[in-house]
Amino acid sequence: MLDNKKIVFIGAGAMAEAMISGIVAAQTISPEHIFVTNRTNTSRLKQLQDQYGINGIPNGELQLDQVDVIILAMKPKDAATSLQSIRQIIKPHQLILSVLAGVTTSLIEHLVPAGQQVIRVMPNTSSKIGESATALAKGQHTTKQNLSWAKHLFECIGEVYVIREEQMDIFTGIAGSGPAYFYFLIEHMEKEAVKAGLTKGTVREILAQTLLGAAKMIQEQEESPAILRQNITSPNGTTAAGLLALREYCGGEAITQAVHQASNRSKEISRQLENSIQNMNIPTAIEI
Ligand SMILES: NC(=O)C1=CN([C@@H]2O[C@H](COP(=O)(O)OP(=O)(O)OC[C@H]3O[C@@H](n4cnc5c(N)ncnc54)[C@H](OP(=O)(O)O)[C@@H]3O)[C@@H](O)[C@H]2O)C=CC1
Ligand SMILES: O=C(O)[C@@H]1CCC=N1
Repeated sequence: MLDNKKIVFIGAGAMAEAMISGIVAAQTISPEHIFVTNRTNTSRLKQLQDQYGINGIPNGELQLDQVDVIILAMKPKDAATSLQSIRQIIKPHQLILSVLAGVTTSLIEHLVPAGQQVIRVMPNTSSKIGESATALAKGQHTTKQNLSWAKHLFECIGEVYVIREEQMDIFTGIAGSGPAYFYFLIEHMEKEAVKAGLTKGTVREILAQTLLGAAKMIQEQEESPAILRQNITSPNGTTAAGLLALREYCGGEAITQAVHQASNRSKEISRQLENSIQNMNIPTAIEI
């Protein structure tokens, strides 16, 4: 157990559920110590409470002073409003973890009481089955002890990488969004295989095993991805034909652009949030 700390998820969407599911399955925090709230959707809170044995608490009934760790899991556009509604009651000892794509620790530090400890986190939805690749970047006030605690928390939903804040955008581009690119690839491969007569269920199994095998090769073999690819490619064989089509249709460039654009969008989200905060005239941490 992680020191019996109590945690609350503010936001009860897909990402909060993926993390809750992984944390509960890993049994590192007892479900009674996990709270979740959202803006208005109380039936969603009941569903999470029934499914995972945690506490689904409507926004107005949440006693924030009961918890040690606040996990921000709303959309970035809702962050300012949400933080504005709780910042007067945040206690100095409470650790704030944010999974909001693109939102910097300095921006969050600006919206909460001065000196508050903030850690930016980028998990992915494979948290649900304990297989996330999660990055952590500490804010300016985060202690080593709290960074280590957060690392332990996220290790129960996969592998954790402590990186610098400025590396978060590219990490988001490859790992936060990354699963979606692989699903997109699978969707296209599945469509073609079904068209050729295999059943959808069998194709799903075949493609999952193919992806899993390739992932394990990357993990366990020393060769670079380029060499692993060349090992499959017989001269004038089937793979050579497939790869030629990928090149002809600019598959490599499409992937490069996907990562680049996702990473750029992460940077842009912070800029947009900064602008909207200026327009909302929210007083800064210094003025609280
Ligand atoms: N999905 C993913 O793969 C990943 C997502 N993230 C990040 O996770 C965050 C959540 O994403 P996701 O779960 O997909 O989003 P969802 O849209 O599924 O969920 C958003 C949740 O936030 C709640 N919410 C909105 N405003 C408030 C508020 N003021 N107070 C309390 N709760 C509020 C919503 O409540 P209600 O329904 O009642 O409006 C809803 O439960 C995003 O910031 C995203 O960048 C990070 C990594 C991966
Ligand atoms: O699409 C998004 O913005 C979030 C962040 C990473 C994955 N999903």
